[in-house]
Amino acid sequence: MTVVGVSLKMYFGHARTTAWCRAVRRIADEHEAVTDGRASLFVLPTFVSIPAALEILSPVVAVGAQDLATRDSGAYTGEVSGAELAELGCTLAEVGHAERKRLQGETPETVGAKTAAALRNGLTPLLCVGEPEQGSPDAAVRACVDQLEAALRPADEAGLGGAVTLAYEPEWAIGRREPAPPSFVRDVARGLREHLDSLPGRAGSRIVYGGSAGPGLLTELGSAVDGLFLGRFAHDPTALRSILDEVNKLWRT
Ligand SMILES: O=C[C@H](O)COP(=O)(O)O
Repeated sequence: MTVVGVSLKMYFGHARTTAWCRAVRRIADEHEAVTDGRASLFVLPTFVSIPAALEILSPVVAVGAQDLATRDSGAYTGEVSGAELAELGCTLAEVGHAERKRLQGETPETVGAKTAAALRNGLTPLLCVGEPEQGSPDAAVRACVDQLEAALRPADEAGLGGAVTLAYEPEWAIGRREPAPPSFVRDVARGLREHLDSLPGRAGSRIVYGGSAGPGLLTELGSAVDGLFLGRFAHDPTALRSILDEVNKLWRT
């Protein structure tokens, strides 16, 4: 099963989000990559648009959050708990995105606490890792594995098992015109897969690539990744249709 996910970040208002979700739902309902079970789609709208997105997309397209609180309830003004997200019907929560580290000062400890909060509430963490600057694939794997281990430590210590979806997002490839070179991504994904597969209690974990991903990339990455995590290049919903076409071709080869 190939995963194709989109974060809407804070690009759209509510009306544009719901119109976009309706277009995505139509594509998902019609495309045989989805109806035949070769592709699964997820969407991460803003918190306030989650209920409407669930109404439109669920259960064909999974809906998740772009963030969650480290705690499950209490005096945490402005925060949204994993418990409430799960109650609404979300199935995943993004943690550790480069923009939250850069703009909100999220530390590895926060990312770890949020990863544990997601798992504690039955949400699959969409755990973002990525090296800040372009170097060798080996250096990228080392940096990402360090981030992954730090993120999983609190969950491991609390005995919280469960699969994660690892989003490999090299920071230097986010918000650009082009993604990281496919051969580079394939090399890093191979190293990450080896590590992920060796972790106890994380069976079923998957790796997706994000960072200026768009149509055409999946064909180049092939089975090196389990899918893509898109941002701007999914703002036109028809981009998802062409990526689903690529999924079909991949599964036929
Ligand atoms: O969350 C998604 C990634 O940060 C990628 O965003 P982008 O494709 O717009 O660079």
